[in-house]
Amino acid sequence: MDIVTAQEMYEWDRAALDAAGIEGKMLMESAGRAVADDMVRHIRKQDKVIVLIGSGNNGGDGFVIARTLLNRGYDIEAWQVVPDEKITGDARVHKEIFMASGFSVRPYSSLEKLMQSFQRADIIIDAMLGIGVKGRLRNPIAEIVEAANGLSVFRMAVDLPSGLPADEGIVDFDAFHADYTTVIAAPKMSAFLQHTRPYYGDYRIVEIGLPTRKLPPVNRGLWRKEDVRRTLPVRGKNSHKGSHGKGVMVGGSLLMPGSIAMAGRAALRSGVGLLTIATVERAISSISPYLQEATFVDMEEKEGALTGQATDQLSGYDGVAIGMGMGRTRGAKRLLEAIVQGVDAPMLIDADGLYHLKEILDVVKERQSPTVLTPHPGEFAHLTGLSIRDVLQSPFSCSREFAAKYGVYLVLKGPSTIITSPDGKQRVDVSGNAGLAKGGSGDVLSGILFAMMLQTDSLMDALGNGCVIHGCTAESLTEEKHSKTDLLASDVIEGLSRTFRTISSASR
Ligand SMILES: NC(=O)C1=CN([C@@H]2O[C@H](COP(=O)(O)OP(=O)(O)OC[C@H]3O[C@@H](n4cnc5c(N)ncnc54)[C@H](OP(=O)(O)O)[C@@H]3O)[C@@H](O)[C@H]2O)[C@@H](O)CC1
Ligand SMILES: Nc1ncnc2c1ncn2[C@@H]1O[C@H](COP(=O)(O)OP(=O)(O)O)[C@@H](O)[C@H]1O
Ligand SMILES: [K+]
Repeated sequence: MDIVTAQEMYEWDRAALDAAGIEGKMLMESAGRAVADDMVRHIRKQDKVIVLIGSGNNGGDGFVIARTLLNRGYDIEAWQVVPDEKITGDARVHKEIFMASGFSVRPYSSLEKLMQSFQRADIIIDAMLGIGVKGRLRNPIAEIVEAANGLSVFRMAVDLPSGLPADEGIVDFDAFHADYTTVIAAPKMSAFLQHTRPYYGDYRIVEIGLPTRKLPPVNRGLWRKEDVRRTLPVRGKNSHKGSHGKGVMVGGSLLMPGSIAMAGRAALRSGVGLLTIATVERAISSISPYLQEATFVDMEEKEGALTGQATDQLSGYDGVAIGMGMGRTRGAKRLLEAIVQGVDAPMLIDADGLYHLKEILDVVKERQSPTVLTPHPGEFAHLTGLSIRDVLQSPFSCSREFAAKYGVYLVLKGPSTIITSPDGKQRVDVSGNAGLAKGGSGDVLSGILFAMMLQTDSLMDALGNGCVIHGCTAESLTEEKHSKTDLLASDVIEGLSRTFRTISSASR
């Protein structure tokens, strides 16, 4: 499922006409009907529904929606919130069909009058503005939105809430606060940003008859359970442990043995063939009870943390994961640099590894084997020198620029996790919930991702699959067994069994 910017959506619209001869008014009819079909799931016959109609094509959709619902006997009051001369093009066509069908529309004259209707309403449908919004809301839409947001009605939006930008990087806006949004054709970027996501409420995407084979490709999409089902490698009947990857994890310290223990256990539960933990000798006895299946190598230590430049013990592996519980000492930094430079294998770098990485990004750039970085927004801000605010406002472009500049795969974690390849492809995982907002979740994710990396040739599939498996495990645990409050990262590790059993018959 593609994720689009406003401009990409307009390009699709044009391709529908140019390549397949689908005229705008046809598309508007099918969009409006698809939205109405979706919205009726939330509307009862006795509900009083107000449809607010604006000047552009979003308003045109509003006329189709209002007509469709009136034809089906719903109690609809349509309000045109802009002067009549503003209704042009396809929207004008659908206004005329609406009127010719025997329905009437109320012209907006004052907020007071509209408020009288609002007071009796159960549901407000916002078809005032869609992807064509520019700048802050102007009156009368601004005052209507403010009034609607203050009411205790069910608010539904068409395509996206009026006033909300479709794209990233815009923070100066006021918007309709929807409880539910029916998104047309493809989710817009703003559905995945922390500062804009809440305005959508729950949302669903409806198909409107765009000619999918003729649309210009978009390099950005959602990665979901069905994608995992499709791409998760089959564990062949005749496979052996070597077929599923031989990995080494470098990290842990005397006072922080838990991170690598969790990452290691998550990797084991995610099917890695052979796992070695490279850590300080004095931490091995506390880590090993959780990782009976793993082997250990002890690394040089200084004051309980990893140090030195020796990497010979780390050769011969299919992949390296580094950073979990490694600490932020100068010794750890030296070791990281030696490994990043000297070990030629796919490498995942997380947590304390990312802290040290900032000063050696040019070394990362020179690596021959793929490098995967898994920062949360704070770690990514540290790596890039941007503020966390900037990262959260424009995570798609910040990720893409960084991944291209340093030739890395980037997993920018959060409620919407954005995965970017060096050549700019992006996948978004929205699975998981706030039960994961706890220390340790990132370690578990690293372990799963590392195991996935070792079991497939497609790194983007591995990363998408690992994120979805992590998030879906948290979801099923909080549906059945745990609350979001008590869920622990270690519960997620044990919950992986069920996810792998059920997510794909291929992995049984
Ligand atoms: N594939 C597609 O593309 C399809 C698109 N479809 C639908 O079309 C929608 C996009 O339609 P669109 O391009 O006409 O833009 P839209 O959001 O209706 O707004 C334009 C109007 O808003 C006004 N306006 C702008 N900023 C404002 C502000 N701050 N405050 C107040 N007013 C402001 C501006 O007025 P002006 O500045 O010109 O006076 C202009 O008249 C899309 O979201 C979807 O619903 C589907 O029907 C089918 C397939
Ligand atoms: N509210 C949330 N909804 C969905 N996923 C979340 C949420 N909060 C955190 N996560 C996920 O939990 C993990 C947290 O990772 P991270 O911040 O590195 O944790 P830590 O370093 O404390 O282990 C990431 O995979 C992130 O996507
Ligand atoms: K809208």
